[in-house]
Amino acid sequence: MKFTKMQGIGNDYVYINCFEETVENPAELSKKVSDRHFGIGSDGLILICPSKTADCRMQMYNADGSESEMCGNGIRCVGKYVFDHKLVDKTEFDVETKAGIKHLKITEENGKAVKITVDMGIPELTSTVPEPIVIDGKEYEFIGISVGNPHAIYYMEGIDDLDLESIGPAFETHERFPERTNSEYIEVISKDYIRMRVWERGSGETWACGTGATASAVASALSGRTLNTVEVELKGGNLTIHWDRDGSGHVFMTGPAIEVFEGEFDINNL
Ligand SMILES: N[C@H](CCC[C@H](N)C(=O)O)C(=O)O
Repeated sequence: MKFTKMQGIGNDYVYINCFEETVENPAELSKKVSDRHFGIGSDGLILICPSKTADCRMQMYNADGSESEMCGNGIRCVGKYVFDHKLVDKTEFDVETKAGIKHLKITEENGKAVKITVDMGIPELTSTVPEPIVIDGKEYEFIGISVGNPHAIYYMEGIDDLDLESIGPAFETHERFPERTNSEYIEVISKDYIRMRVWERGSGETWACGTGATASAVASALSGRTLNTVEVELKGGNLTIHWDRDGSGHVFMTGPAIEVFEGEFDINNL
């Protein structure tokens, strides 16, 4: 089976063009291809499929095989793939996701997408501002934001020293989040710049999370920590988030997408 390895600021997935390939059990396949020793190595699997209601459809699976409603770094890579491989012949088009149809704008150079802006829709506040929960006897105050998938945003100093392997799973599996949750750990640098680490539902620490960066920028503006346009610095690079809070209410994520390599695998060898 043919695949393409792509990454959005270090958040890397295996992409399969399901206009040409058929995937029987994507959840199981995601677990296999994601394994960085016995598989291809990735944060998960993303299928690029035909759609009846948009130019294409994105189906996204985390490394543990769980399916998510949306993936920000993933949808930018889907946009790049369908543009560069001429599955669409326009620089603005729609991608169907489990979180609804998303509108993308491509910035291209020499026929290749170099920057992609995604309309992430209207963010939803899913907690009080902030909401306390107790983890191992310690109280954490988080802000819950959904952009189709759930995020718990926690503000602190010194995120580089954070024991994410401990606090990440504790947030992810806390009873407060029946669907589990992604969690973001934010250091506010200025009114228009934040630094972030992320523990992703179903994948663990990733080098970037587009929906997480979007949710964190909204939480930061909502709580008066930043303006409505924020530069988000993640381990793998930066994203620009603009919340049109006083207009459409929509939030826009802009960033790069890279096609690293193409390959083939025999599913019996995974
Ligand atoms: N782990 C996420 C999906 C991937 C999101 C992330 N990679 C992004 O770029 O938005 C979830 O289960 O909701």
